[in-house]
Amino acid sequence: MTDRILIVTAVAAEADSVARGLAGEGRPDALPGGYALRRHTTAVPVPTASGGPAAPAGAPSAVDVLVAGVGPAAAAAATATALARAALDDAPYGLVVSAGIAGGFAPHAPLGSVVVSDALVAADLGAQTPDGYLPVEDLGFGRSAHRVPPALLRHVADVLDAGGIGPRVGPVLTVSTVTGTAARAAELARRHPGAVAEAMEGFGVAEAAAAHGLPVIEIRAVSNAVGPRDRAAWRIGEALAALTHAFRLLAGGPAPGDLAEPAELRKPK
Ligand SMILES: O=C(O)c1cccc(C(=O)CC[C@H]2O[C@@H](n3cnc4c(=O)[nH]cnc43)[C@H](O)[C@@H]2O)c1
Repeated sequence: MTDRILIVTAVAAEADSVARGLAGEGRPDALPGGYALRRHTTAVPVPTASGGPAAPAGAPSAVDVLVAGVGPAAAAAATATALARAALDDAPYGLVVSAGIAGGFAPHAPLGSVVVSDALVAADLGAQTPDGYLPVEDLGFGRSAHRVPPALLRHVADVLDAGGIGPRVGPVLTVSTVTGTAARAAELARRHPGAVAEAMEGFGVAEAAAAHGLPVIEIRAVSNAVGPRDRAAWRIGEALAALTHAFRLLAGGPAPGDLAEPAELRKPK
């Protein structure tokens, strides 16, 4: 199993927030198609699908952060490009992470909370019928969910928990249209019991990862509630700071001074 990890975000602000949680500045690289990738090295072993480290203790791990664009199609195209390039370079990834900000489903995921997927679910990949919505599986082709390997999920949730974040674990929905009404939010919650958040890229990232036989997980910070559109109420800054905090914990580094969390939650340097 390789120790390389690919983190996929939609926009540069999300990539910067993730990168702030990793060691160093990262080395910029451009992929075919013009996708922006930053290559980081961390001394912390990257977890595998089994939850254990891929590399021996002390061995450096490569963590690359990709800006893919907004939506599942852009995410799939960019992720597939990065994975294909790595495979052709004989330096394949071992794990793919979809990361960024998200809308949180009440009451599970309030503003500023961090969500971790147990499944990455395409919530609008199917057909609307007079009898209701049918996912693609019911139409006889394709799939609309990718499950996260339980040991990987446990590892990520445990690290965040130990760091005082208390992640909200459940299905993270991928939508092509941001939910903007209470009725749509209620419909999604009814169709996907326990869903913690919606965003626009996870399932696309997961499709590309699955094509390369790789495990995938989605880690996001909640910037807004899923429901009636109120852009003024989005707390993007707080969510981006929470994202940095989460990735700093996962990378094993010290807690960020700029988050001013209680000293007892800080990890020793
Ligand atoms: O305006 C900014 O400064 C800014 C900084 C970082 C990110 C953004 C975005 O607009 C990112 C769009 C991205 O966010 C996800 N997202 C967030 N909330 C929701 C939601 O309620 N429903 C669906 N997606 C959401 C999504 O993955 C987008 O790609 C702006």
